[in-house]
Amino acid sequence: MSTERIHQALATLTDPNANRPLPELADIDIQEGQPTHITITLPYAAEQYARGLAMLVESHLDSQIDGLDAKVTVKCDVKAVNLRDSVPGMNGVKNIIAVASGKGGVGKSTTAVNLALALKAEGARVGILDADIYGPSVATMLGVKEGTRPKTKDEKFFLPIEAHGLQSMSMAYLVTEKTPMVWRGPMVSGALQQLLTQTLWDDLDYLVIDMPPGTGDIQLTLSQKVPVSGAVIVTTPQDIALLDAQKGIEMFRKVNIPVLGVVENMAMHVCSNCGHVEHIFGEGGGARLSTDYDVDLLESLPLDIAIRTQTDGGEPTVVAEPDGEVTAHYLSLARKTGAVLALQGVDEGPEISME
Ligand SMILES: Nc1ncnc2c1ncn2[C@@H]1O[C@H](COP(=O)(O)OP(=O)(O)OP(=O)(O)O)[C@@H](O)[C@H]1O
Repeated sequence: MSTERIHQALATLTDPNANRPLPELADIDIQEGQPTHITITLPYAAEQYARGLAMLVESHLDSQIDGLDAKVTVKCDVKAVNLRDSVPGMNGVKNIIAVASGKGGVGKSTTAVNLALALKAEGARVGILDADIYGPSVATMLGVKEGTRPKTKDEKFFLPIEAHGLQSMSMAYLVTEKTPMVWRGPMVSGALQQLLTQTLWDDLDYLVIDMPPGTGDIQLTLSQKVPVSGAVIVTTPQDIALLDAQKGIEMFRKVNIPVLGVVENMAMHVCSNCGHVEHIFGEGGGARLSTDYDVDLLESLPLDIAIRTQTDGGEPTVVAEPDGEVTAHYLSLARKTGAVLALQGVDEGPEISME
């Protein structure tokens, strides 16, 4: 059986996470024999999906090529995208994903925390940095006890605090409730940059940054100074939030950071009594935004009371209900985010300005 024939057959398969032909992003190794061993290496975290993909590829090849006995293995090996060696202090981090929103209160932190946990559930090593300095909520969402302080090394570095298997760092770990947060923009971005680079991140595939809400100077400076690989914009489907999300997309584009896509949060409410679906904040807004701005609509998440109670209670949905329907949405978001990021390609990366 010629490997060329196998490559041809594989070329007609689409990777649903990247929405591209599988061979465009996966590394494919064919070892001829009886059976023929095919190893597909995906450049993003998708462990939970890998077994299903292996079966799908086997049956696809069965139907395409008579007499081929193929054994397919799917592996994941997260590639570093756009991380410049010249940017100091980011040893131990392959990719930085900024989770941002134009408007406050749309569920940015909730999405960032569950996205980070979903990336971990897909087999990645993941960290989360709470950059939402005015309203840091990641520590609470991860169930980190108030008053927990990070250990330091050589009086220079912080060791991230482990929570639900994530490496986490937050300004909330360093200040007390009495510390006033009346900071000006330059102080905020300076403090954050320090927090980011002086944390000893341990061999991360992804570092998720929960950005401060808005698209002002703080966000712009942060985006320029932190070697972000890609941004995910969270919005609700209502007009005003969408307008702010557009500003967010434009801001990232201005500083040449790829916008990986949009997450529509609280897209629909399913009544827990009767199952009736209501689009409380309007319908189809995220899809329109994604078409108008040519970005992926990565996921639509429901408005679900369980998301609020679980996440605000320190046990985010992905951990509380790993096999639940809502978690399936977050896992899909994680895979798509990783896949779209992997597609960015090292050569098309953002220009990082360190002025
Ligand atoms: N899909 C959802 N369903 C139900 N509740 C949600 C959902 N997403 C977020 N929430 C709740 O909405 C509130 C605001 O969410 P969150 O803190 O994540 O927003 P944010 O955009 O990060 O806010 P801020 O701009 O203040 O940082 C929280 O109580 C959270 O639990």
